[in-house]
Parts: sequence; structure tokens; C-alpha cells
Amino acid sequence: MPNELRIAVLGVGMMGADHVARITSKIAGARVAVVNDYVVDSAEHLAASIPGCRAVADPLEAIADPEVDAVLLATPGPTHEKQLLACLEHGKPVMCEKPLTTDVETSLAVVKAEAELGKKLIQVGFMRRFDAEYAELKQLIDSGDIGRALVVHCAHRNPAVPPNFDSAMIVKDSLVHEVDVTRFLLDEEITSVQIIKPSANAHAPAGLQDPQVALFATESGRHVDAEVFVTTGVAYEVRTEVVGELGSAMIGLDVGLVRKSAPGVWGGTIAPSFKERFGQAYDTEIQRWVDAVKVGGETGNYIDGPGAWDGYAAAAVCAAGVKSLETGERVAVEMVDRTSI
Ligand SMILES: NC(=O)c1ccc[n+]([C@@H]2O[C@H](COP(=O)([O-])OP(=O)(O)OC[C@H]3O[C@@H](n4cnc5c(N)ncnc54)[C@H](O)[C@@H]3O)[C@@H](O)[C@H]2O)c1
Ligand SMILES: O[C@H]1[C@H](O)[C@@H](O)[C@H](O)[C@@H](O)[C@H]1O
Repeated sequence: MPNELRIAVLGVGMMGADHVARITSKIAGARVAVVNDYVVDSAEHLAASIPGCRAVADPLEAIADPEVDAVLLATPGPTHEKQLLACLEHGKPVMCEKPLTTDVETSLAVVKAEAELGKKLIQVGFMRRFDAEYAELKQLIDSGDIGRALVVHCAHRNPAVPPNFDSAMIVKDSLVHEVDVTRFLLDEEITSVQIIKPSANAHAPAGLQDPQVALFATESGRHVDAEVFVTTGVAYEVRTEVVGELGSAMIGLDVGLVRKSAPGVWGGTIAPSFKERFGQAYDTEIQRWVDAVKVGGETGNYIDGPGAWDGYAAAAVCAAGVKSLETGERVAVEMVDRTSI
């Protein structure tokens, strides 16, 4: 690997453009060498603003480019499978924004293709694992100081979502973060999911089941509930509370600054979107990925964080969630045995 990792960023919409800016201004030991987007003008325009960066019109050509050492996928979920398989074919380490793919079958196909190569090339962008508060919560649970964690309560609220969002996307695009957080914090698989459908927000687009409340059970019988509400019109709120046998702990309270600004009113600041709330997490995630890719040649492990299996496990839980959204029943999660791969 060269000293300065040459990254191709595929998809330079909201997240991709944010990652390009991050790599260009904050990440050590890497630069954006190639950008690609379905909308060719956006890629060309962005490339022109970055020294040494080119726009390449075909995403598969960008992946195969010999002057690209690693790929960052920020294209929409449905395009991930093909682009991930191309990265594997060319032996290129890849940071794939969540979700790994949009269904269980294709996620499993990706897991198997990576396993056949015998190298860990795929990291999935479950960035909450890199957030300082989540990392501290995980450390606290692992220390045993609050005893065995028994129950987790989550809230995940967005002020708004893009107009193409449907009820299943609330599960696969938003709740997927609570799926990963659960697996990360509790270190075990989720075995069943039930989605409760409260009265829908009258201000949400017609037909959108928002909010949703998800109930997870884990292998050892622990309980997780997650309220996901993506059209609050307010701000970005992500809270997680873990209740253990010897105490509880909560993160996401936005208590950085508490302000008393008018009689009868008190409050602090709240992040308007995930970009601000998880800015530090994205920075840490990308820096650690760059560092891992650079030493990957010696170890065959080009990731430092959630991998293809985590993406597959999340897809399996979300598929059960989507089924439950339709039936209202608790649905068992179907996953292959990890040791069979
Ligand atoms: N981790 C997070 O918090 C987070 C936040 C937002 C989005 N995401 C994920 O990032 C990805 C991108 O989301 P976004 O919000 O930036 O979407 P977006 O629509 O803003 O951007 C996607 C870009 O990809 C381009 N594109 C579409 N198909 C393409 C293809 N086949 N090849 C190349 N470019 C293509 C589009 O023209 C667009 O510019 C999604 O997987 C999404 O789930 C993650
Ligand atoms: O794609 C975004 C992103 O993953 C955010 O982190 C999440 O809060 C949103 O609900 C989702 O739509």
C-alpha cells in the first residue's frame, strides 16, 4: 500500500460528499483519488475542487482502476451488492455505507464471496460503534459495573426523511442502527422481532407507518425496545438506555450545554441531523478504516469495525422486522450458522 491511500468514493450525494470532505480535510494518510456518481456532472464538479482527483463515469471502472487502493461506497443500498462483489473481484478493501445490501439473500452471497477469498475486505458503516458515548456505554457494560445488562430502551428520531422513504425503509434504513447497536452492546444475536404500529403521525406522508416500536429478543432472552420516529419535524435524537442488574446507564441526552434563555424555558442544543450528532463517529470510523487497510496486506484483515457478517445479521433481523410490520406478529430471525461459512 502506498503511504497515502488512494480512495475512490462511489456516490457523491449527501453521505458521499460528506465523506469526501472528511477524507480531504481531516483524515491522515489518505486522499480521494477518484469520485463517481450516477449523475456525472456532480462527480466532475466535485473532482474539480479536489487536487489530484478525477471523475470516472462507470462505477465498476472506478473500482478496477489500478490507481485506486480502496473504495468507499456511498451509493444507495440497492446498488451495493454489485459494487461490493466487484470490489472483492479486484481485491479492493471497501467501506460500505449501511446497509450491506437490501435483502438477506444478497447479503449472504456477499458474506460467502468474501469468505471464499479468505480476506476481510468489507467494512460496514455502522458508525455508532465509533461514537464516544456508545463506546463508553459498551465499556461500562463489559466492565460488569452495572451487572448483567437485561433490558435496553432506545429512541431514534429524525426530523424528516427523503420523500422515497416507505414503512419498510424505516426498518431497513433507520431501525437497522438499533439492530447493530443491540448486537454490539450485548454481544449476541437477535432471535425475534416484533413491530408495534402506534397511531401514525398525522404530519407524515400518507401511508407511512411512523412511528414504529420494535421489540427484539436476544439469544439469551434479553429484551430491547426501540421507538423509531422519522418525521418528528423537530431535530435528531438518538438515545439508548441500558438497564443492568446493578444499575442503569443512558446516552444521547444532549446535555453538553444547558441554557436558561427565557422565563419558564430551559434547554441546551440539539443536533439537527446525523451529520452533526455522529460527526465524530464518522471521523473515527474512516480514520480507523484507513489505518486498518494500510496494514491489511500483512494480516489479510482490512477492517477495524463491523464486517460483512454484521451486515448480513442486520439484514436478517430487518427482514424479520419487515415481515412483522405486515403481520403484527413476533417473527423469528432466520440466519445461517456462522461456522457453516
Ligand atoms: N451511516 C449513516 O448515518 C448514513 C446516513 C445517511 C445515509 N447513509 C447511507 O449512505 C448511502 C447513501 O445515502 P445518501 O443519503 O447519501 O443518498 P443520496 O441519494 O444523497 O446519494 C446517493 C448518490 O449515489 C448516486 N448513485 C445512485 N446510483 C448510483 C450508482 N449505481 N453508481 C454510482 N452512483 C450512484 C446518486 O446519484 C446520488 O448522488 C445509503 O446506503 C444510505 O443508507 C448512511
Ligand atoms: O440513512 C439514515 C442514517 O442511517 C441515519 O443515521 C438514520 O438516523 C436515518 O434514520 C437514516 O435514514
